Amino acid sequence: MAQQHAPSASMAETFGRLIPHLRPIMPRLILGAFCALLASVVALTIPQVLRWLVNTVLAGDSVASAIWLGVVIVALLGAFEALLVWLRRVFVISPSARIETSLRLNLFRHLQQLPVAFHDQWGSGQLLSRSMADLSLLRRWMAFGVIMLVVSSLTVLVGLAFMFSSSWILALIYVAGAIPITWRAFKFRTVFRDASRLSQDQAGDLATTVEESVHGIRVIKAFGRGREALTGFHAQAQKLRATEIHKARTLAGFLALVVALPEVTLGIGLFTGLWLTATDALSVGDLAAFFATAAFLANHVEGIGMLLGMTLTTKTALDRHYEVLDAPTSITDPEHPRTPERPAGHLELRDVSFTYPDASSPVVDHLDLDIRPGETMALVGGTGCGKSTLLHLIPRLYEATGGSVRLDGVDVREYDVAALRTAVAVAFEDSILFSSSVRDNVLLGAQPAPGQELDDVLSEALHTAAADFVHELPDGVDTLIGEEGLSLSGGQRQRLALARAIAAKPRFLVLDDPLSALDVRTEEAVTQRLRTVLAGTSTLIVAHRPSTVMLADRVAVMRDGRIQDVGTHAELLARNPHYRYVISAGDEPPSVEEVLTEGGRA
Ligand SMILES: Nc1ncnc2c1ncn2[C@@H]1O[C@H](COP(=O)(O)OP(=O)(O)OP(=O)(O)O)[C@@H](O)[C@H]1O
Repeated sequence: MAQQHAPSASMAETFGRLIPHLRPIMPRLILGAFCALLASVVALTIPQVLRWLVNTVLAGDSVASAIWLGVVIVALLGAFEALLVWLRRVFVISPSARIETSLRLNLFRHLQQLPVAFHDQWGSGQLLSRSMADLSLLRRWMAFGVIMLVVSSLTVLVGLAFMFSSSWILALIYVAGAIPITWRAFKFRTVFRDASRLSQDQAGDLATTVEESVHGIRVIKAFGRGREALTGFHAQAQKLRATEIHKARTLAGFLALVVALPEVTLGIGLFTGLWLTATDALSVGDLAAFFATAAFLANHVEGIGMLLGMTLTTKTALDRHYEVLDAPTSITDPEHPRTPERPAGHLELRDVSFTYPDASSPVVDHLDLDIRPGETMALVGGTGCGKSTLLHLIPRLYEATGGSVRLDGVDVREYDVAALRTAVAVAFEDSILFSSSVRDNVLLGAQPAPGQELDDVLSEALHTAAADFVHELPDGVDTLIGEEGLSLSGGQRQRLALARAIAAKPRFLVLDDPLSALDVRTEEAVTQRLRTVLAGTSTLIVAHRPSTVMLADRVAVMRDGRIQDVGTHAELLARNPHYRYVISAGDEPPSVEEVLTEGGRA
């Protein structure tokens, strides 16, 4: 699956977009940062106590009481620091988890609104990793990373002030070590950011592979392709591993400099400090305080390096998040939605065309079709001629790229999208069921008539779709089905999907070959019951078999993206050779040349 990359935004742009989400929790974040900063300042005062203690002891004034006082002060400062660290966690953990949840909700809401064409182009693992792992990274950065980055930077500044107060010469030597680090940080930033982006994208692709192979485990096993699947997965996992190692090496290289340079400058400082002490230019207490402060700062300087890495990883996670969020929801409600004056289920397709975004030629090509109120129209055509695509245009799952789809005289683009999808119910060719009860699956879009109970809608829909088998399931209609529940056969799933469309009681019913997985007897039962249900509902039903066509008042023959002919089954059988061919009911078997020609067209 092609990676979706927006042009890389700057740090300010990416993190700036978080501000509206941060605003409500800002007071708690500031309190958290204040506690963290205070904890660092408290820790920084310990070397100052040390300075006083060393100078007092060396001066020989009331040594015992000075030691006791020093110990008590250091212990109290330590306890206070621990309390502040605990308070920081209390203040920031819950709001950052709240932001993570709210961003996740936003993303999920947006994913629901994005057109089907978007989902055709994105791997499920990419969306999974963007809504899970990337947002967890953000939470950790907000709860810890950003606060500690600010606090560590301020701590280093305050520490430097203390160091300058002890000895400006030693402090200058220490600061000189920061120049190569700053220079190196610029290169590190680009390399690490690119490596982070690559590893997050590769993790998303790996998740897609896991999802696909779990989903298709039966096919993999049945064709004995387990080894190949493993080889493919192994190659992808190795790529990710190599990227992770490259990322870790880049960080380690930078951290080595961040750790080593202050140590080297400290060594030079120690030499200089001892010389200054020996020449009485610096007191022993000042020297001790300087080095205790420098030792304390070493952790923070190293921490800044780590936190810089964390910030860059979070930035790429946020960029990935915004790439999905910025994908346009092209199928939206009009400013002034219209409702039809006489909602009767009259569908008109006028000069309708549709081309898939990544295709060069149209699948639906200047197509015209009229389905009268209450009429059942069968749509018949060779495989791949565009029948399913055409069905998707009615509830605006795909947007027609030309012409107009009108329901009850109103263009579908002028409807409120939710209202349109309530008026049009679809049973797709592949019957998707959710991990939920039979009841919830069937009543997904149920519209009970005034005074009607949902349970009545449920049993009526189940009966019509000949799905009464659900009453034999362990918990009847409350049995959990789908991925986390009971597995159903293809025919059983198809009947539940059909029941779901029937329970929605739409003005216009769209059925994509709804009986293909049923045995002859069940198909007969469903056909009979559907006839009654379809009597008053306008329906467009894709059919491959004469038995399904029997449900229809008229049949439309689709070929090369257009409606080639419309008539009753008998009329078309009599006059249309292509119809005879696709419905497999021709009285003359097609010649080899005809079959080859038709096969080539289809
Ligand atoms: N998401 C997509 N992106 C690009 N092309 C697509 C997409 N879905 C389908 N197509 C192409 O559009 C054409 C029509 O597909 P469609 O599923 O509408 O045919 P169909 O008539 O319903 O076929 P069948 O009877 O086999 O179900 C095919 O050539 C198919 O490859």
